[in-house]
Amino acid sequence: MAADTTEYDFDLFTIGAGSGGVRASRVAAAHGARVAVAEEFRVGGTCVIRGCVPKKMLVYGAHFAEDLEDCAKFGWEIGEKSFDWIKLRDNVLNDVDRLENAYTETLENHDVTIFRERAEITGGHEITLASGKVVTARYILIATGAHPRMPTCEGAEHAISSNEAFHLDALPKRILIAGGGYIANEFAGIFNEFGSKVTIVNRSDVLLRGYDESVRDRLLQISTMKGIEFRFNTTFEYIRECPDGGYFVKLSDRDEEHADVVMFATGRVPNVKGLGLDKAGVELGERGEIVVDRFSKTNIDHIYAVGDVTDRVQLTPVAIREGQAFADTVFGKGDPVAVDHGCIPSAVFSHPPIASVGMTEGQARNKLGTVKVYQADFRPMKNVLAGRNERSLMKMICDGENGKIVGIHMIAPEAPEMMQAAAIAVKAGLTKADFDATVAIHPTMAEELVLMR
Ligand SMILES: Cc1cc2nc3c(=O)[nH]c(=O)nc-3n(C[C@H](O)[C@H](O)[C@H](O)COP(=O)(O)OP(=O)(O)OC[C@H]3O[C@@H](n4cnc5c(N)ncnc54)[C@H](O)[C@@H]3O)c2cc1C
Ligand SMILES: NC(=O)c1ccc[n+]([C@@H]2O[C@H](COP(=O)([O-])OP(=O)(O)OC[C@H]3O[C@@H](n4cnc5c(N)ncnc54)[C@H](O)[C@@H]3O)[C@@H](O)[C@H]2O)c1
Repeated sequence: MAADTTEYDFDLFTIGAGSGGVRASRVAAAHGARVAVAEEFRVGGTCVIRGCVPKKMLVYGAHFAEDLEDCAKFGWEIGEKSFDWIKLRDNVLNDVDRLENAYTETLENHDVTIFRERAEITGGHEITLASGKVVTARYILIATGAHPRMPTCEGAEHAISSNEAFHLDALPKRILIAGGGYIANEFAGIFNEFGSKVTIVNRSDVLLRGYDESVRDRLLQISTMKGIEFRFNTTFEYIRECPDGGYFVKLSDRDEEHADVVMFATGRVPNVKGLGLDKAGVELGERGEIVVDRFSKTNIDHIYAVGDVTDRVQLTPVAIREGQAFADTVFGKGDPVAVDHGCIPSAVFSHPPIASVGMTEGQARNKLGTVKVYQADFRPMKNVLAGRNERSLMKMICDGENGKIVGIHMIAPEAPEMMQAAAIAVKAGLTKADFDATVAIHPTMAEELVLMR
């Protein structure tokens, strides 16, 4: 193919300054490319502005409820305690502002031009900004992320999504959360710890599809014990405004009830609308995602896509890796880099959290000839002294043929912190014998990993 000798305004135009777009833009610029990025909302994207980061801060805030309850058994006398949602909310939002500035500075320090407006592809190499400005670029990267799926029912417009949950003016006394995935379980834990009456409403009876069944069952059991209510196999018929505040909600199998807030957490849909993809001829998949190859290239040679908009694995570290690999491949001096989407560890920041890597027991049994499962089901020392009747569970799934660990699953305090290290071993293909050969650090919860029988 003849080299493109056309003069463009930029070597790379990135649409979306979220996890994937920021990394790709910064690294491409560091490789010497002239880069511009358009962001229609706030620099940092979902993770920083209204996802992982503020969510984790709320999780920390929520967990104090249990620590304050447990501390008496450890000899601490605390006077009257109260929780101020507005104080936490505003502290979190202030930190988000700080992070947005830090991300902006990083881009500026790499001479990336930032357009704080919406962008649309209007020609082969042409991008039109909301202000009407038209620019051209040799390569275009679509990193527009995803938005919450809002189910349709009468009054669905009264429901909030996770976007609004960070900005509530008051803590709901009663909140109904639709969905059984990451966001539903994380926010159920957060609001429950703050004292809201939380009900999870799910259209099936499966929570956290894709996670190991025993770990999911344990979360359901502990969540129920903590006071979270579950309504399975049901859907919303209507949400109607109540004249005295809040909403009357009717579920398909229940009488009308009252809630202050209804939140939908029913998945996230790739942001592809109004991007000019049809005109550009970019192929979409069945779920509306941009179809890409292993180098994140679309069916159009100079248009790439990374992150949630490609709906491969909707996690920040994955979007970041895809952005990095794209920039190294297209603008770096080395060989093309493809992201390995196998064996990605993940966590659900519920109370307690879940963390997982590799195959579940069910998946391993379907895929492998023989499977060996090791398990530790224990009450963490801190819970014993606190009188908290909450057990942790760790499972190790091994290939029966050679002892290779194919999956680890946990529900335990600090499970995500332990899993990050354990995942390295699983990714590296270590065996149960390698874990057995490692001396425990005592007393920890993580020692269970090398002591499992
Ligand atoms: C509540 C919540 C909690 C989460 N928690 C975690 C977690 O704990 N761990 C984890 O790994 N992942 C978590 N995620 C998922 C994570 O946030 C995403 O996977 C990640 O942000 C995807 O990055 P991205 O670059 O693909 O898109 P995004 O970060 O969403 O960035 C896309 C950007 O593009 C902008 N944009 C869209 N269209 C245009 C346009 N036409 N012009 C200009 N700009 C545009 C958007 O405004 C946005 O800023 C969470 C998500 C949510 C919603
Ligand atoms: N800790 C983390 O890493 C983390 C946290 C939050 C979000 N995320 C990412 O964001 C994505 C979105 O989170 P999520 O919780 O919205 O999605 P999810 O895919 O985890 O769960 C969606 C839930 O909604 C249900 N559902 C789907 N369509 C529905 C409909 N029309 N009506 C009723 N229920 C419906 C599903 O059965 C499922 O239980 C996740 O897939 C994840 O990749 C990650």
